[in-house]
Amino acid sequence: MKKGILLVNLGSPDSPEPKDVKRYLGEFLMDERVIDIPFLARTALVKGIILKTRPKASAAAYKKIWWDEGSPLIVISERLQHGIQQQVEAPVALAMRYGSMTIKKGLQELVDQGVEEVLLFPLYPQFAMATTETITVLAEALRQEFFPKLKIESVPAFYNKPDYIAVLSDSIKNHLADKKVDHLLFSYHGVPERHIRKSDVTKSHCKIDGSCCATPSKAHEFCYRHQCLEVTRLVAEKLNLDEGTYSTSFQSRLGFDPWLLPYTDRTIERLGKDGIKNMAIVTPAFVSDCLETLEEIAMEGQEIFHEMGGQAFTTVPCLNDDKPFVDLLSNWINTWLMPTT
Ligand SMILES: C=CC1=C(C)c2cc3[nH]c(cc4nc(cc5[nH]c(cc1n2)c(C)c5CCC(=O)O)C(CCC(=O)O)=C4C)c(C)c3C=C
Ligand SMILES: [Fe+2]
Ligand SMILES: [Fe+2]
Repeated sequence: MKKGILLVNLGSPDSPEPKDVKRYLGEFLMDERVIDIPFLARTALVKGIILKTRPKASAAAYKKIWWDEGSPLIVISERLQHGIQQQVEAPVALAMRYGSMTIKKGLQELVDQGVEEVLLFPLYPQFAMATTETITVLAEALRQEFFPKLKIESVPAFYNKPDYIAVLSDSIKNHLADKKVDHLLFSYHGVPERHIRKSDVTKSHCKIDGSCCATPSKAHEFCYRHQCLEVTRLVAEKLNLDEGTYSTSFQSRLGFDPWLLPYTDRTIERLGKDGIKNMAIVTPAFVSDCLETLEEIAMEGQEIFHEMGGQAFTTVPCLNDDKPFVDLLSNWINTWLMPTT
């Protein structure tokens, strides 16, 4: 069987203009795994409230970070795709869960090259309904409707793979080598607490308290909070970080539901107030720099820190198309292409 690879990232609007941002946000937020309330309520919330105001504000934020070549997230994902393609003999395609570079087009591109078996690679280290799950569910629905002969295998969340932790830790170490850092904050994209409970396969483990995520459970295979806390723990262990010099927080909340705590903006504020002068921040829920890292963290986060009396605010870039990350993903893909018997 001829094999091919489909890398899938989140997506971006076609341009930072409000009309394109509105179309993109409409598709994104109408996903039942992103805003997980009944269809009519979701439609009323998204179309009746959010899309009336947010596109203008989001477009202004996108304009601040947009590159000449396009959306950073898409340009970086394309560079990653090309880097991997140089190390892998099978065709490597790229798609986005939302926006114009659809998963359907990506699968079609591979099928047109004679591919019969696809490795679907969601570019997310941690599992979430709004990330890995929405990609795999949509790909399967498309397979059934348009590509019934295609075989699709998905790459699960890779948050605790030792080689991933090594690449992430090295990247942090290298970026902070000549910096004085009093506190390193690991900031992950937030999700509503309800998402964690819904993904709990045991239906009883996740209490979202101080201890559930540290107590071994089958639930952790699909627990975003556990997987984020594990990344922090494993990197801290690898880098020999002292207790109290690092912490975890969750960014980008939307709406009034309780989201995972602590929030990143409040944490940055508190660190400044507590007298931390030099902080660094790393964002391991994203493999590619994007609006949430380049604007919300590098611009807004820095401003909050300075307002609270902080001095040096260093952002560690995402792994992007760094050679060690390209090598890592290429190795995993090559292992899939040539399984040892
Ligand atoms: C209910 C809302 C949202 C959930 C749940 C959510 C989960 C989630 N998102 C990412 C990764 C990214 N999100 C990005 C932007 C973004 N996210 C939301 C909302 C939810 N995300 C919105 C409304 C936006 C748009 C921007 C805005 O208006 O503020 C991005 C950046 C995209 C880009 O073009 O650069 C990424 C990446 C993860 C990993 C995640 C769950 C774990
Ligand atoms: Fe998001
Ligand atoms: Fe948990």
